[in-house]
Amino acid sequence: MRRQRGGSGTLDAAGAGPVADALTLRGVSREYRRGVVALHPVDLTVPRGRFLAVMGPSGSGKSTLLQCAAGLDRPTAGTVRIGGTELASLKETALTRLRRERIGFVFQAHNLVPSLSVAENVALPLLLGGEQPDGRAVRALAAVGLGERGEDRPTELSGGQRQRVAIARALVTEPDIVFADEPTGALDPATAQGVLALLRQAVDRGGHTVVMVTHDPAAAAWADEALFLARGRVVERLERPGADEVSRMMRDLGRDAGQGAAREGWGA
Ligand SMILES: Nc1ncnc2c1ncn2[C@@H]1O[C@H](COP(=O)(O)OP(=O)(O)OP(=O)(O)O)[C@@H](O)[C@H]1O
Repeated sequence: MRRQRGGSGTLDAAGAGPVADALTLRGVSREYRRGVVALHPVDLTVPRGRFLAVMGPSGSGKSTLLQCAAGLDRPTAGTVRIGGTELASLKETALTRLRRERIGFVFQAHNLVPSLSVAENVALPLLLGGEQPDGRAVRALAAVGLGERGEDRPTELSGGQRQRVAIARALVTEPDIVFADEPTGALDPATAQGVLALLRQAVDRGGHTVVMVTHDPAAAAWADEALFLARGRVVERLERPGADEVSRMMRDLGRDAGQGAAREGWGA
């Protein structure tokens, strides 16, 4: 069932009850070793139908946040909910299933299986869950403008086209949320724009929810909101971020991070 766009308190399509937000973090922290705190307690709600960019200097905790939010890593403290389901309550097999069925992933390296056709790659999350694609893979491919390329192998596609296939694969299960980690990091600016436009379209037309980690202010400008991390803390949030504003923010945070590292005796 396609749920209506909206945040907490939105009624589902049947009017039966409130629809849970796509993602909720409450007091989520991650300490890798005693004293090495990559993420201080974070509270974050991402309503359905939102495109959030996560930014920050290198080492600020972006990947840690994404890994905890996506159930790829267990936080040291706090709770993570995907579409209302608390991840800590799930055993490993149930968590694996939730990741496959209710989360879409897009990575910088698209991670397509070279021995499978493009259409088979897109259908993979359904097949692994024991479902028949029933035309869903074909429709997802058409939605990213590659309806004619289903029989090709990933190696026959350009980098941008492969990333489009990765987006189709991420969306094919109609997940609660898509996590994209530097999805345009390996692409030239023009190709990157096409991929970002697709993510934007998935949110605006498909009602999907996207959380994207990026270093690129131009990429963040496609999001509804940019969230900035520094030294494992959320330090700023910008609604409808502009690329210039984001660049300035990143410069300031980079400067602060450098000064902090010097104070604590890191670096050269
Ligand atoms: N497995 C780990 N064990 C110990 N420390 C880790 C581990 N992974 C990350 N860290 C540390 O946690 C902090 C945050 O790392 P993280 O990878 O989340 O940052 P990031 O913002 O994603 O960085 P980048 O932009 O360079 O990818 C860093 O200080 C890093 O060294």
